[in-house]
Amino acid sequence: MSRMLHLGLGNFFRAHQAWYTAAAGGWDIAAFTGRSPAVADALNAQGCRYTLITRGPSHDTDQELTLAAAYPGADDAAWLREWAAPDLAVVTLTVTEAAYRPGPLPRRLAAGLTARRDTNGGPVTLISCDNLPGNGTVLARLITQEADPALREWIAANVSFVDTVVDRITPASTPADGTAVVTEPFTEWVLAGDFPAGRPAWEEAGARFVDDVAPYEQRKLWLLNGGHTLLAYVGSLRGHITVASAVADPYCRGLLEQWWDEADARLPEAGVYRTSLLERWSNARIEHRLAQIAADGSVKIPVRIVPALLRARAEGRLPRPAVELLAAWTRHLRGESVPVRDTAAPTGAVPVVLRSLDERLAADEELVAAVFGAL
Ligand SMILES: NC(=O)c1ccc[n+]([C@@H]2O[C@H](COP(=O)([O-])OP(=O)(O)OC[C@H]3O[C@@H](n4cnc5c(N)ncnc54)[C@H](O)[C@@H]3O)[C@@H](O)[C@H]2O)c1
Ligand SMILES: O=P(O)(O)OC[C@@H](O)[C@@H](O)[C@H](O)[C@H](O)CO
Repeated sequence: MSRMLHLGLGNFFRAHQAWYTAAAGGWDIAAFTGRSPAVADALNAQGCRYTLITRGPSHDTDQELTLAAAYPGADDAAWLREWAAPDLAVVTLTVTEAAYRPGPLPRRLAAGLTARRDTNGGPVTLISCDNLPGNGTVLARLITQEADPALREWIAANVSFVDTVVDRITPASTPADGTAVVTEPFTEWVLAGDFPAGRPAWEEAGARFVDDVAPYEQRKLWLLNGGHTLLAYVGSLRGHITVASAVADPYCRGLLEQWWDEADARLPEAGVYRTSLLERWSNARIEHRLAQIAADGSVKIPVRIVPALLRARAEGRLPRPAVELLAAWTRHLRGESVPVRDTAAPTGAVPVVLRSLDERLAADEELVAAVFGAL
C-alpha cells in the first residue's frame, strides 16, 4: 500500500481529500494537526475512525472512514519519520490561507523534505488544498525561499508541486458532532501537475486532471468564495448567522447578484455555476456560519474580491457591493458584527489595514473615500 501524508487534520481534509482517497482505494493516509493535539487525540481514541455525514437538503448519508495514523502537530519525530518513509508519494495540505507566509509552515515542510533527501526517500508530490490562486506555485515559492542551496537543488530534481481547485462546503463542527464531520453532497477537485511517485486514482471519485486550473480557480474563488465573503460581512451586520439565512435575505441576495454580474464577466459557464451555488447555499440543513468565513479577511479579500474590483476600477466603475463589503469588513474588525479573528489585521488597525490591503487599492482615493463614507 502506498502512503499519503497530510498536514492540517481539520474538517475539510476529512470531507474532501480523505474521501477521494478512500474512494480510489489502495492508499493510506497519515495526518498531522497544525498544532493542537485535540483532533488527533480524539481520533486515536477510536482507532482513527470517523463518520462523514453528507447532509443533503432532505436527508443525511453516513460513511465510516479510517486514517492510517493521526498525529498532533508537535510530534516532530513522527513528522520526520513519515517524510522519510520510502512508500510516501503524495503530501496534501489544508492549513488555511493565512499560513502561506515565511515562517513556521515552510520551515516545517523544509525539515520534512530534508529528512526525505537524507534518507534517499525519492520523489514526492506536494498538493496545497487551500483556497489560494496558484496554490501549488505559491507553496513551491515559499519552500524554495526557506531551503538552503543544496536542498533547493534536491527539490528541483525530486519534488513536484501541483495546483488544485478544491470545493466542498464543510462547516466547522459543533460540540454535538464529536469527531463526525458534516459536509454537503457537492464536491469538486481539479488538479494540474505531475505525480512522479504515483497517486491514488482520485478520478474514480470524479477528480479531474487538467493542464491548467486557472479558469476553474477564478470561477470558484471569485464567485463562490467571493460571494461567501460578501455575505459574511454584510450578512453578519444585518444579523444573519449562517450562509443559508443571509442568502435568503433579499438585500444580501441583491448585492450578491450585483457582485456576481461584476465578477463573472468572461468566466466560463458562469450562469450555470451561479444557479448551482444558490441551490447549494439554500440547503439550510448545512449550518455554515458566517463567522467562520469572516475569519482572516485580510488574506481572503485580496484573493476573492480585489482582482474583479481592480478590473472594474480600470474600466471606470466603482461597484457598490465591493464598497459595502469593505465597509462591513472594517466594521467587523472593530468588533461590530461577529467575533474578530484575523491573523494579519488585529482590531484597532482598521484604516491602516484598508489602506495597506493592496497597494493598488490604497492608491485609489475615490474607492477609499467611498468605503469610509459608507461606514
Ligand atoms: N471548510 C471548507 O469548506 C473548505 C473548502 C475548500 C477549501 N478549504 C480550505 O481548507 C482550509 C481548512 O479548512 P478546514 O475546514 O479544514 O478548517 P479547520 O479549522 O477544521 O482545520 C484547519 C487545520 O489547519 C491547521 N492549521 C491552521 N494554521 C496552520 C498553520 N499555520 N500551519 C499548519 N497547520 C495549520 C489547523 O491546526 C487544522 O488542523 C481552509 O482555510 C481552506 O483554505 C476549506
Ligand atoms: O474555508 P475558508 O476559510 O478558506 O473560506 C470559507 C469558505 O468561503 C470556504 O470554506 C468555502 O466554503 C469552500 O471554499 C467551499 O469549497
